[in-house]
Amino acid sequence: MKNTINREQQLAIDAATALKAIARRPDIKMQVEHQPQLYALLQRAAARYVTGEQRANALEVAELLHGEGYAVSLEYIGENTVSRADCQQAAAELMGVLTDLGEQGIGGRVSFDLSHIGLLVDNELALQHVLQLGELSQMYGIELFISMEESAKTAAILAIYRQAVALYPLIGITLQAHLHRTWEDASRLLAQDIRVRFVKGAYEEPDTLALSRSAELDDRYVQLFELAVERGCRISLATYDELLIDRLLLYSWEGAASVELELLYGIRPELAVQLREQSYPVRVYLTYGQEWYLYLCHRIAEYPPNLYQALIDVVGGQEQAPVMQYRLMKPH
Ligand SMILES: Cc1cc2nc3c(=O)[nH]c(=O)nc-3n(C[C@H](O)[C@H](O)[C@H](O)COP(=O)(O)OP(=O)(O)OC[C@H]3O[C@@H](n4cnc5c(N)ncnc54)[C@H](O)[C@@H]3O)c2cc1C
Repeated sequence: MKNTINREQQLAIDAATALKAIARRPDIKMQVEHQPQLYALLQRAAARYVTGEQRANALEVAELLHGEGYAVSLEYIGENTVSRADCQQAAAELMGVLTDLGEQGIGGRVSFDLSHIGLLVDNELALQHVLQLGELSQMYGIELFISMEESAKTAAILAIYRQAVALYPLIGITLQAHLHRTWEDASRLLAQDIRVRFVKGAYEEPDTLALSRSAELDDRYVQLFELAVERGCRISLATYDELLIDRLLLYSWEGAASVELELLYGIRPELAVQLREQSYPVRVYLTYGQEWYLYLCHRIAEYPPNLYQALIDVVGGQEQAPVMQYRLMKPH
C-alpha cells in the first residue's frame, strides 16, 4: 500500500515537472499555435481557468462576478519576457486594463509578474513600468498587485516594490509563506494599510530556502497572517487549503484594515460560493491573454488531478460557461 502511494506521488511529481517543462518549451508552444485543431481542443480545457484571449473577455466576466458580490483581480498572462518591446507591449496592456476597470466602474485590482514587464531585461525598465502603472492606479483608485516569482528574483522584486509603494500606496505585494526569508521581509514591510497577499508559494525551492507543504508551513502562514493583522494591513489570503482557511476564519480579524479570501478563477469555485454565502469577502483572480497555454500547463502542474478535468473538458467541452459556477444560491 505504502509503495503504491509513493509511486502515485512520484508520478504526480514527474507529471508536474514534465508539464512545467512543456510550458517553457517554445517548440511545443509553436506546434500548438500552428495546429488549429489541437489549439482549439486545448483552448477548451483552458476555458475553465482563462476568461479568453482578449481584455474584453476578462472585463465581461469581471462585471458578472462584480454583480454577484465578488471583488476581482485581473491578470494579463505572461512572465519571463526577454524582449524590451514585448515588455513595453505588456505594460501598455496592463495600463489599458487598469484604465478600463477604472472607467467602467468595475473597480478591482490589476495583478502582474514583474518579469512580464521588464525584470529580465533590466530592473530599471521594470521599475519605470511599475511607476507608470502606479500613477494610473492612483488616478483611478485601482489597486496594483505584484506577484512573487521564484526565490532568485525575490530581492529584486521587493526592492522595486519598496520604491514604488513609497510613491503609490495602492500597490500591493505577494509574499510566499514557504520561503524562510519571508518572516524577516514581512517584519520589515508590513505596516498600517499595506496591501499584502499571502500565498504558500508555487515554485520548487531547495530546503535551504523554503519549506515544502507541511503543518509547519501552515503554522508559518498563520503567523504571517497574525503579524499582518497586528500591523493593520489590507490582507488577501490566497489559498484553497480548507483546513488552513478554517483556522484563519477562527482568528480575530480585528486590527486588520481588511481581510479577504482570494482564489484563482476556475479553481474550487464551490469554495468561493460557500465563503460568499457565509458573507466572507471573496476576490476572484481572472486571467486573459494569448499565453493561456502557459497558464493551463501551470494549473495542471500545480495539481496534477486537474489533468483529468482537462481531458474531460477537451472531450466533452463544458456544459455551462465557467463563470456560472460562481452564482450564489442564497441572495447576498
Ligand atoms: C490568487 C492567487 C495568487 C497567487 N499568486 C502567487 C504568486 O504570486 N506567487 C506564488 O508563488 N504563488 C502564487 N499563488 C499560488 C500559491 O502559492 C499556491 O501554489 C496555490 O495557492 C496552492 O497552494 P494552497 O495554498 O492552496 O495549498 P496546497 O497545500 O498546495 O493545496 C491545498 C489543497 O487545495 C487544493 N488545490 C491546490 N491547488 C489546486 C489547483 N490548482 N486545483 C484544484 N485544487 C487545488 C487541493 O485540494 C490541495 O490539497 C497564488 C494563488 C492564488 C490563489
